[in-house]
Amino acid sequence: MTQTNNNMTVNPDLAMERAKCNFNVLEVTHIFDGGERNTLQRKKIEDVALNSGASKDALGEEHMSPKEKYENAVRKSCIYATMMKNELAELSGLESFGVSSPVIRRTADAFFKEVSPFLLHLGMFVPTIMGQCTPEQQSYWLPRALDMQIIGTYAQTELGHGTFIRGLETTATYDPETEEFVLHSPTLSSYKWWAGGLGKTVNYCIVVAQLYTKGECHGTHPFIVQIRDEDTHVPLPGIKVGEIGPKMGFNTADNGFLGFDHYRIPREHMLMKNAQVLKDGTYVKVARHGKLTYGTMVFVRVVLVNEVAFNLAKASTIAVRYSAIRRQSKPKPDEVEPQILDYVTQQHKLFIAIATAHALQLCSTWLWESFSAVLAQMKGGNTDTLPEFHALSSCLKAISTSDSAHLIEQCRHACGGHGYMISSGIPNLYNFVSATRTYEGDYTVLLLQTARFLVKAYEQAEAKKPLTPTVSYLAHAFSGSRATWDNSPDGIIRSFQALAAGKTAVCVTNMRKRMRAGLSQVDAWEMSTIQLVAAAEAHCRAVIADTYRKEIVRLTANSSPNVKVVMDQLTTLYLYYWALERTGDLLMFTSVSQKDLVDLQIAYEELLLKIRPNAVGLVDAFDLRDELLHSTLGSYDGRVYERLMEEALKSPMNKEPVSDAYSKYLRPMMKGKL
Ligand SMILES: CCCCCCCCCCCCCCCCCCCCCCCCC/C=C/C(=O)SCCNC(=O)CCNC(=O)[C@H](O)C(C)(C)COP(=O)(O)OP(=O)(O)OC[C@H]1O[C@@H](n2cnc3c(N)ncnc32)[C@H](O)[C@@H]1OP(=O)(O)O
Ligand SMILES: Cc1cc2nc3c(=O)[nH]c(=O)nc-3n(C[C@H](O)[C@H](O)[C@H](O)COP(=O)(O)OP(=O)(O)OC[C@H]3O[C@@H](n4cnc5c(N)ncnc54)[C@H](O)[C@@H]3O)c2cc1C
Repeated sequence: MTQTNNNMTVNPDLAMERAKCNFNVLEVTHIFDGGERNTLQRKKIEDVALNSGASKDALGEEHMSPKEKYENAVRKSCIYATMMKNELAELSGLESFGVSSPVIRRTADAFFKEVSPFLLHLGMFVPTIMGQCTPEQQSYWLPRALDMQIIGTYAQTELGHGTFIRGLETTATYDPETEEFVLHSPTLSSYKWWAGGLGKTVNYCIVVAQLYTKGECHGTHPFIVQIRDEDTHVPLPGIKVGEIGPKMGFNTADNGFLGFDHYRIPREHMLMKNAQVLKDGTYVKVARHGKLTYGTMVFVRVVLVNEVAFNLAKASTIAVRYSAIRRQSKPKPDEVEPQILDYVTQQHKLFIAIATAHALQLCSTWLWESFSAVLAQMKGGNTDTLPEFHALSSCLKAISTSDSAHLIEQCRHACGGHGYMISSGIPNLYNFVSATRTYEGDYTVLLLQTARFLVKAYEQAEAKKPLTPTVSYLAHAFSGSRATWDNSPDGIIRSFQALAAGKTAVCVTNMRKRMRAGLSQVDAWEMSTIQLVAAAEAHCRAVIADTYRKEIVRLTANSSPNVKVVMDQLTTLYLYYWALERTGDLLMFTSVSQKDLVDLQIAYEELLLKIRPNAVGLVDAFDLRDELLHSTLGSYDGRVYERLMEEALKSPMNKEPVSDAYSKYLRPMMKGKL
């Protein structure tokens, strides 16, 4: 039996869930969006971009050939780009359309089940022009890029090197005679590989290459390089470019390869904000910090924390709504089959996904604000806060992408067999988010960057020197006693900090021991990297827990009582969950007892039951329109079985009653005539 709700036929179980939700859903939407104003602005943008139906496909992307999929993605990117130029820019309150607006980015997801071939243009090409050009260069390139007269990408990774940027092999050798750089790919491994949009879409790209002038190598620098004719789009002489082939996801992003055969570009096409080559070939370093050319990567790492929070919110919306309508098994013979959401194990799978989406969303806003502060200081010539920010953005990128990918997969498990359907929406979310763990700095590699900073901070704490804010807890690492366990939110956060401090101390002690035993500093570091990664992970979990808790307390200060309660339950769930995931570490580094942990497990289970009645309300509060979810299982009305059947019937396989394969292969084989 179905019910109608706002002229929509809604599954009765979902209608019942909504009726029993005891908090104001809109208030939580405002918290997630960062305020009522943002919610209103987001809704306006979504209405303009989505109400016309331009985002919809007649045939699902999944039934198209790779070429059709790509062309369809370009078609819709052009529609969306035009909307951005004409209507959305004004609505998003930005002088230049769209760049860095998460709402514009999110709304684009209604157009693409995978991603837009323009993603790298706005995500990295434009930000690199903004961050790495001199003002004169910017005034030339930025208007053309923002107006999409040129489309670009970011080509740094090569076949042979992605992580180790200093090992890139593409060369840019300055020729003072002609005042040009000669770009060259000396080996197969030096071919650029992976850049999104490079395969077929872009006509320009940022190329990162080893700069040679006056016979000396000055390391990697960014250049802006035209690769295709602006009119015909034909690759220019000296350029070898193409698409790299099918991938787990990102199949509408035409990731490409690129090689140069002594290809010449004007001297002015070196991006010269941080370093310059003068006409006569003299190299001049401008920046105060050697790693400012890595700035676009830092920007994207910050953006990705928000990106994965959003995708996790989508997966949890799908899985929670589906779990409310799905009934399975009969634990009590006299009763109807329960909704699977009533199983505590199901709640254990799903509520942490909701809580993590909140934790990462709030951390992403906080990280963005910290980034803005660091940029403002750097404008004034002060780069002192950059090392701490690099350590912070590295670990938050690593942990947020990894946790989100894991929890999205857990949401798929929670949906049983139907979660494996492409039409559920979860496989595409997983394929997209699992790549974020690798690109823009691999998980392990980035955590080791944070570990470098932690070890240095630990040594400063040991020497009683001042510490920067995110590692100030290390000052307590030398008290000589284990941290006192207490199961209040603040107590658990202090325990997480004690774990991070304890793990860092173990690393430092082991490295010193290994060096005393004769290992070099590099080898002692290498031998300790498993533990260094664990220390950086623990540090990051302490930062997320602390930030999530503080932000929720701040943001709910004026909320209605029930919103305060449910937000507090979610934060506490997050803390209990991670304490229970790390019981071994807590036993090592805090005074927690076996009984404390047994009690904590019971408190956690009771919390799941308290959250249960509000679960659908919590995912409704993410306020994700059906167009953004692309899901048969997660749409607002809960008409799951009807939608699964409708989608199945769209399959081209169902077009004819008997497949050609019958007469070609099956029949001959079955009649013994093959
Ligand atoms: C209008 C059109 C509309 C179209 C419609 C559709 C639109 C759809 C899109 C709409 C968009 C809307 C706009 C929104 C825009 C937002 C976009 C959001 C999504 C973005 C997604 C983009 C997709 C991206 C795809 C992937 C791209 C890539 O992967 S690019 C390549 C990235 N590569 C890497 O990350 C490489 C990783 N490696 C490294 O970073 C480094 O090599 C290393 C850090 C690991 C080591 O470096 P190195 O060897 O040089 O250094 P050392 O280890 O020796 O360290 C020395 C010291 O330096 C310190 N250090 C290192 N790095 C940094 C740093 N970055 N900053 C500061 N300091 C640094 C290091 O800590 C050492 O310090 P100490 O010596 O210890 O003090
Ligand atoms: C979908 C997608 C889109 C991409 N888009 C772009 C793009 O637009 N532009 C671009 O330039 N690049 C792009 N990339 C490339 C991406 O940035 C790299 O793949 C990424 O930085 C990882 O580098 P790698 O592939 O060299 O991995 P590797 O460094 O070879 O990593 C392989 C393994 O070795 C380990 N490892 C490597 N170094 C160390 C170390 N020092 N210590 C311990 N372990 C180590 C890693 O942890 C990993 O497990 C994209 C990649 C993907 C998957």
